[in-house]
Amino acid sequence: MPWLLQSLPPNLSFTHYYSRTRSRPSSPPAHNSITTTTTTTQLVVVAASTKTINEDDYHSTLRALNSKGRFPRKSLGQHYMLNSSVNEQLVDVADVKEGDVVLEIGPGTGSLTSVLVNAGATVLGIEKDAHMAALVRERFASIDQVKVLQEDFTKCHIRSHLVSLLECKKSLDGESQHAKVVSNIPFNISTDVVKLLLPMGDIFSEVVLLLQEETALRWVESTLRTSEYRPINIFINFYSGICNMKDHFNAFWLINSVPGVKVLGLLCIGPELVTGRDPEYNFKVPRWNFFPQPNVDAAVVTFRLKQAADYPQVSSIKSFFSMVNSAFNSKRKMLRSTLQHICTSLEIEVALRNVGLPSTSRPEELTLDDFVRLHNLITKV
Ligand SMILES: C[S@@+](CC[C@H](N)C(=O)[O-])C[C@H]1O[C@@H](n2cnc3c(N)ncnc32)[C@H](O)[C@@H]1O
Repeated sequence: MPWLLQSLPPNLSFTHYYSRTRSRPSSPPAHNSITTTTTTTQLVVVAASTKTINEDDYHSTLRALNSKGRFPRKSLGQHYMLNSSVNEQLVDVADVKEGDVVLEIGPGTGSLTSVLVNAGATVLGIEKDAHMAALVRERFASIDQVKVLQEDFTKCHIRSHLVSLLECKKSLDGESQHAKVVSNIPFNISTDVVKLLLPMGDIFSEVVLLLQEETALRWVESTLRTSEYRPINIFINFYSGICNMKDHFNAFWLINSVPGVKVLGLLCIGPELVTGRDPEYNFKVPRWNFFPQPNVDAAVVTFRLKQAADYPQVSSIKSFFSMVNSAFNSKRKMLRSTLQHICTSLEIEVALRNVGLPSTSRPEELTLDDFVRLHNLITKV
């Protein structure tokens, strides 16, 4: 039974849709052929030009799912990556090297896991779906570098899992290191994932995620006075975005000091403040790279995590974010009215003027830095 293939719409290289009936696909389709079925079909696939998707990637994904009698579950955001070159780019963006420890949320069939392992990483996979966890465990059974836990990432004790893995690596290699996160996550847990991971700069150096493109743009591009500017932007900028002090050697020159003797001169301009653009939008991943195809495109974003010493100086992080959330709860209202549970509106006006802002400011007019200064002034009152 049950793969029903239809001819490819001219503008699509790969697409699919779910039918309303309930049974499972048992064998993968051959590209560009038409198979019909007499039984009811859960999954209807419209396939497939090989212009953009490698046939092996496509078939191996379907084979893996069929081996467990699985069909993708929407509730788990199961849109599997069909394009191994996207997985390779993800791993490149994270600069995964021999000996790195990588957390992968939702390994699914293990296609990204395999690229991570080939790059020399030790991978901890956290997979919620018991069948997919079993599948990926079997796939990498002979490889010590891969450990898979069947857990819901949003509920698991990720810190303790990682700390013990990093300690174990340290006792073997004698070196302490930070782990990285490289994952194609279900779009519906993106905010939870970012909120959990970004404050863990003591464990992770960078987090590279495949996100819904719209979310990626909102988190990367949002600016003051736009409707996309939210507490999550303040949160992301609080915990990620690294400033490096680097010595920069900017010019060489040759001096003819003594006739016939050339001296190589070096002009040292540094140290210089180099600020990486964070979070960084790396590249777009069109929807047809996934199986089943989602209704939206995706994009890869990198977050470089700060160490606690580099966080903005606030007296209490908890009270800082509670203030930011209160400010945005009534986005259209002025701060002098929304923050009155902290101090009087007169005190808020004075604090805003001290920060260099009008006393009538609304939350979307404040940068992270402004919020930090405002917080420190009004919580001192
Ligand atoms: C978008 S798919 C990606 C699968 C695979 N990494 C790939 O690139 O093909 C998301 C994966 O996350 C798993 N998943 C969904 N919710 C999860 C959660 N809360 N915790 C851990 N894994 C989850 C799904 O079962 C699925 O395997």
